[in-house]
Amino acid sequence: MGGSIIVCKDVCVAYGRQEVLHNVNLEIPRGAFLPFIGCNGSGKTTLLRAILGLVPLRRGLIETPFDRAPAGYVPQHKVIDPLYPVSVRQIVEMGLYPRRRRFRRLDEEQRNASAAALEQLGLAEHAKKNFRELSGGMKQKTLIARALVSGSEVIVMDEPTSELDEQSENEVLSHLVELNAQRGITVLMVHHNRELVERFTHTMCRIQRGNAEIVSTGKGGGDNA
Ligand SMILES: Nc1ncnc2c1ncn2[C@@H]1O[C@H](COP(=O)(O)OP(=O)(O)OP(=O)(O)O)[C@@H](O)[C@H]1O
Repeated sequence: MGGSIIVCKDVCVAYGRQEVLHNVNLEIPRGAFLPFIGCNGSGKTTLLRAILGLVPLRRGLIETPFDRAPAGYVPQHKVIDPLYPVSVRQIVEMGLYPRRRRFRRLDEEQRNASAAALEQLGLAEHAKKNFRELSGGMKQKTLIARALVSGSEVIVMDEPTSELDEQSENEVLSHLVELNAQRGITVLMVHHNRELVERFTHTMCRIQRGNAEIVSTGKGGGDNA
């Protein structure tokens, strides 16, 4: 795939008779920091889920590296509301599953990675708490920490900061930009606040009228896609 890590070719996705994405052709460069922007209902989440292989394509093809290593996925936190008590630390450690031998205890490196992610997101003191007892913002941070420990080369997030206060949102976005710049991790995320993301990058994936294209706004912080 050359310099591209994900390639969409003539992708069409529909729910029943409603065609949400028509003939999307997209090449996402390796190492991109790429917010998905567009109005409500334009198909941002659908495209993200299609890239993850979570919704079937009516036509077309999406090439990804996820058969070798799954993406670190941060869903909208409402998607996860465990019936059984699961601690914040246990949720974060789930991110290690792809690298962990079944039923084996975590090794020291894995325990350190989990502790570092909890620390980075300011969750260390809440590690033993029950996930379902957390506030919305803390749940989001827990799911971001889970994606960080996964060691994936692509992190995919659906509105990862929608319930964070302004300071936490800036911190989390800065952290993701840093991760992208230092480790070359490709970051894809649906985000509603275009003005805010423009402070971090000037390259975005715009979704409108069923099509998607990578656009440059010509301003902002990053220069990585
Ligand atoms: N599981 C589903 N079944 C049927 N229709 C769906 C489903 N998921 C999404 N849709 C429809 O597909 C369209 C695109 O939805 P999608 O959630 O991808 O948009 P979005 O751009 O992420 O929206 P928002 O900004 O409001 O989160 C909408 O009209 C929505 O109603």
